[in-house]
Amino acid sequence: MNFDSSLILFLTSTSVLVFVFVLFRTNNLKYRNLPPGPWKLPFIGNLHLLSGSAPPHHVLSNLATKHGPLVHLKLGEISAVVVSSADTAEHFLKANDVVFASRPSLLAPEINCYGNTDIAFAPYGDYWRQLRKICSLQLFTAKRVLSFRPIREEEVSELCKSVALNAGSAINLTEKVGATNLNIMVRAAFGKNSGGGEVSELNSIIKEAQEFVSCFNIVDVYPSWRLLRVFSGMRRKIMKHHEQLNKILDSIIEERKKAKGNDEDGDGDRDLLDVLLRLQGDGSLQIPLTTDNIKSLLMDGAGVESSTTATDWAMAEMLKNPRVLKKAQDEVRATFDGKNHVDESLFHELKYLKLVIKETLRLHPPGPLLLPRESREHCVIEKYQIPTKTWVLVNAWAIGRDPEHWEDPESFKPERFLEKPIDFKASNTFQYIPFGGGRRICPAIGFGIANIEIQMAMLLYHFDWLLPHGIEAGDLDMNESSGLSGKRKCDLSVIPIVKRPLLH
Ligand code: HEM
Repeated sequence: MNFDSSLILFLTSTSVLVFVFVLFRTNNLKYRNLPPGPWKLPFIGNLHLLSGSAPPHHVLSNLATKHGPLVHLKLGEISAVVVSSADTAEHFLKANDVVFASRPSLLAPEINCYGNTDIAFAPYGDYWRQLRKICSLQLFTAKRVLSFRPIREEEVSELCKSVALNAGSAINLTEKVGATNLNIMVRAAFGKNSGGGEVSELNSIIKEAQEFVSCFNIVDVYPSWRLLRVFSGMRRKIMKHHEQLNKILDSIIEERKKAKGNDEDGDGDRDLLDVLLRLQGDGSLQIPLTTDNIKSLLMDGAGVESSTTATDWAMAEMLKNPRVLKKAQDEVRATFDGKNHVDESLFHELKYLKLVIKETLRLHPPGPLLLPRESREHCVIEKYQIPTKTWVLVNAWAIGRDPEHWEDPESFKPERFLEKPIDFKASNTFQYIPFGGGRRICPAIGFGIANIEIQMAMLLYHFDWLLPHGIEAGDLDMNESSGLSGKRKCDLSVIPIVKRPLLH
C-alpha cells in the first residue's frame, strides 16, 4: 500500500490538534474556576513575565493590581497562585494552613539539604513535625538564644573595630555586616571561631549556597524533564558545591564526636551541633536523626542572609531619613552612655530601635515572597479551585505596602507601630508577615531579631554615619536586587565617624 505523505501529515497534525484540544478542555473542565490571571503562553505559561530584571515580587504585585489579590499563573509545568492581600493570606496561612503546609521540592535544597531533610524544605509530615518540636524545645528557645549573647556581642564588637579602622572613608557596610552574621551563625551552630582554614571555607560555601536558592530555577518548573537537570549543568554545579560542603561538615562532626568521647564531664550543650548530637544519642526521638539529617539541619542558614538584609535596609532607610537616625541614635546613646559600651542587658529600653526594625521589615521583608508553599490536596478558596500540588507564593512585600491597611505605605515611619501594636507572629492579623505565618512560620524569630538589634545598637552608638561625597540623602539608591531575596541592589557604601570609641 502506498500512502500519500501529505495525507499522513494532515492526519498526524489533525490528531495532535484534537489531542491538545481535548487535553486543554479536560484540564479546563477539571479546574474551570481557577483564580484569574494573565494569558498563558503554550509551554512556558507565564514564565516570561518573571524573566526580566524587575524583582519578582514587584512584577507579581503589578499583576495583583490588574487581576486581584489571588492570581493564577502557570510557570512552565507548575500551577501557581500568588496571594497579595492580608485577607487572602489568612485563607492560606490560617483557615487552610494544613492544606498549604508543605513545600515544593526544588533542586538546590534537594541536593544541598540531603534530600530535603532540613526544616525549611522538608515536606509536611511526621519528620517535619519532629523537627519543629526540636526547634521550639531545643534549638531556638529564648534560653538558647540568650546563651549565644556572648557570641553576638563579641562578633559585633569585632565588626565595630573593623569599621573604626576605616573611619573617615567610605566602607562597604553590607559586606561587613554580612561577614559578621555568617560568623555569628557558624559559631552558634558549630562553636567554631572564624580566622582561617575550615571555617572560612565553610563561610564561603554557605554564601554560595544562598545564591542557589535566591532565584527561580528553570529546572524546578519542568519537574518531568529530568534530563534538563543534567543538560543545564545545574545539577553538576550544585553537586560539586555540595560535595565540598559535605566534606567539611563530616570533618567538623567527626572532630566533635571524638572530643565528646574524651570529655568525661559532658559539660552541657555549647552550640547547636552539641544539641543535635545529644538528641541523636539519647534515644529520645521517635524518628532517629541520622548524621545527614544533622548536617541538613545545621545548613538551614536562611537566617544569615535575612539578618544581613534587614540591617542593611535599616541603615539605608535611616540615612535617607535623618530624623529617624537621630532619634534612634539619641535613644541608644542615652541608654548606654553610663556604661560606655553596648551590651544586651538594656535592650528592653530600646523602644524606638525596635520600631525602626519593625518598620524596616514591613517595607523590606528579607523573604518578600516568604518560602514557597505547596498544596497537599485540592482546595477551594474564595470560590476558586486550587488544584493539588499548586505552588503558593505569598507576597509579604505587597501586603506590607497595601494602602488599605497602611497609611502612606511607601514612607518610612517607625512611629506607625505605636498606634498599631502588631507582633511578628501573625497571631491576629496577616497585614504584617515578614516571618510568614501559620505552621511554617519562621521558628527563629527571636534569634533573627537579636542579631539585628545588637548590630544596629552598636553601629548607632559608636558611629555617626555620612553618605559618600556627592551623594545626597534623596539620591541614595533604594533599588532591590532582581532575585527572590529582597536584598539591596547595590551594597551600602557609607562613611563612619567615630563618636564613642570602643574601649576594648
Ligand atoms: C530577620 C530575620 C529572619 C527573617 C525575616 C526570616 C523569615 C522567614 C520566612 C519568611 C520564612 C518562611 C515562613 C513561611 O513559609 O510562612 C522563614 C522560615 C524559616 N526560617 Fe527564618 N527568618 C529570619 C531569621 C532566621 C534565622 C536566624 C534562622 C535560623 C538560624 C531561621 C530559620 C528558618 C527556618 C528553619 C525556616 C523554615 C521553617 C519551616 O519551614 O517550618 N530564620 N523565615
